[in-house]
Amino acid sequence: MKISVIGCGYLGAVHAAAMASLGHEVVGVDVDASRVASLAAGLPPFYEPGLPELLRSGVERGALTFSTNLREAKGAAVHFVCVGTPQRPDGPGADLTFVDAAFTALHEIVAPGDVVVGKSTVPVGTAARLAAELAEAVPGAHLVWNPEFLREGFAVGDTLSPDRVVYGVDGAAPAATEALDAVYASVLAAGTPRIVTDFATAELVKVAANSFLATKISFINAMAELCETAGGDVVALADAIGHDERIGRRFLGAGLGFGGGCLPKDIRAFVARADELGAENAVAFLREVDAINLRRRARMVEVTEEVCGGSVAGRTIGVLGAAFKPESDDVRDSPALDVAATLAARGAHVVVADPQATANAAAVRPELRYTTNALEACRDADVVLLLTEWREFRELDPDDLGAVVHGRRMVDGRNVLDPARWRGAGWTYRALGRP
Ligand SMILES: NC(=O)c1ccc[n+]([C@@H]2O[C@H](COP(=O)([O-])OP(=O)(O)OC[C@H]3O[C@@H](n4cnc5c(N)ncnc54)[C@H](O)[C@@H]3O)[C@@H](O)[C@H]2O)c1
Ligand SMILES: O=c1ccn([C@@H]2O[C@H](COP(=O)(O)OP(=O)(O)O[C@H]3O[C@H](CO)[C@@H](O)[C@H](O)[C@H]3O)[C@@H](O)[C@H]2O)c(=O)[nH]1
Repeated sequence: MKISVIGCGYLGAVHAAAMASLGHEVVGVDVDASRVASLAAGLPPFYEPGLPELLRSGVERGALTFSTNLREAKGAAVHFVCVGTPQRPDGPGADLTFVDAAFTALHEIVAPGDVVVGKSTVPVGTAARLAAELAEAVPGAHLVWNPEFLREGFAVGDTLSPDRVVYGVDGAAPAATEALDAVYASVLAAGTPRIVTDFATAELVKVAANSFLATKISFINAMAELCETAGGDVVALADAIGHDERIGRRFLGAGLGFGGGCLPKDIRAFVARADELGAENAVAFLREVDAINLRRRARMVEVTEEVCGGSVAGRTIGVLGAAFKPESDDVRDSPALDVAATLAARGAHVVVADPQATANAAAVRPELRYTTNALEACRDADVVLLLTEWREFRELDPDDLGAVVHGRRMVDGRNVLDPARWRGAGWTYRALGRP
């Protein structure tokens, strides 16, 4: 089947390459010419494990092409919309500028019978509006809202073997459901659960899932705050409650909290949308989820100051991690970068190490110094902060690192190091939520 993917960022580029690997003829369209040039050459413009191979294979077979010209998408039976929905610059709600522009442009090339599939994360009510506009512009074209649940770092596997697929439909168009079933035929044949529902539910499923995940992280971080005052150990606490299968250990990783291009902006947009709908009380708790999360960053700065004897001014700090999480080069709302920038603003000499994210980090925080090498970042450091738990940072040897620093002081912002091992090697070890 001929398919188009509009918007080839972290979501769309993976989706396009994955759909080509399923045997479809795919054209990816993006307004960013340098991104298109890179993708067309078979080179991902960002770091995502597994994507280089998938992309190269699709491009080399001629099954996957990229263009800045939306007209190339003409003739596709299914058009996936994967453009960004960032936080608005002037408030907590979602910025729908890119979605609206993409749909308006699609009206010019979509034919009756085509199916437009929304994958971007949008406020509830958006799909119904876009469907009405599409029906008016192109009678006989259909809209399905098919939210995406992939995680960066696991995006290829999550796209080809999702936990579930969700179709939001307007109820009157079995042809639309059938077209999407044909696109995902091999995914569905593997037994992937498929939920067909209305537009509003499909939109809400997406933000509900992210809200739940964010709440789980903030719950354990709230427990970390209590552990800090009461003297408990949040890692042991998480292990203990996580053995209860109703709770589960995943997403109980206490530490610096969540960032990225999804969880923070999605919970804020959800609260903003609920307010607009007059249902502000329903998700008011998400404001506290956000607040708990941001307090972790402030606490990390505070602990670093304590370790430095009260002030970081003039201190040399080695920061391990810039990406919002390991296995990604994404620095959108990165807790690590936020903390590094705050410390630099307070007068510290900060050097940040990250295996993949230094270029993106330098673009948004040019005032910091960067390297891809942990030992280099920590040379002569008075204190080392572990802020993104890349495997190479988790596996650092306390003596190897101890040989390059000025003072053996470690603040583990992700609770991934063994305190006994580091203390045994003569380090002052501090963490969030642990004695
Ligand atoms: N990143 C993820 O892991 C992920 C996972 C699930 C859902 N989502 C959702 O998917 C959407 C996209 O997220 P992302 O992280 O890929 O964003 P992104 O910023 O990486 O990519 C968006 C892309 O859309 C392009 N674009 C903007 N306007 C366009 C237009 N009119 N026509 C063509 N291209 C256009 C941009 O140039 C950019 O390349 C968001 O709604 C996000 O919430 C993201
Ligand atoms: O126990 C945990 C787990 C995660 N995090 C942090 O939470 C953030 C988000 O992590 P993760 O959810 O793995 O990354 P994303 O790639 O942003 O994926 C989320 O956001 C996507 C975009 O909406 C969704 O598709 C995914 O299902 C959802 O997991 C990162 O900063 C992590 O460091 C923690 O602090 N503790």
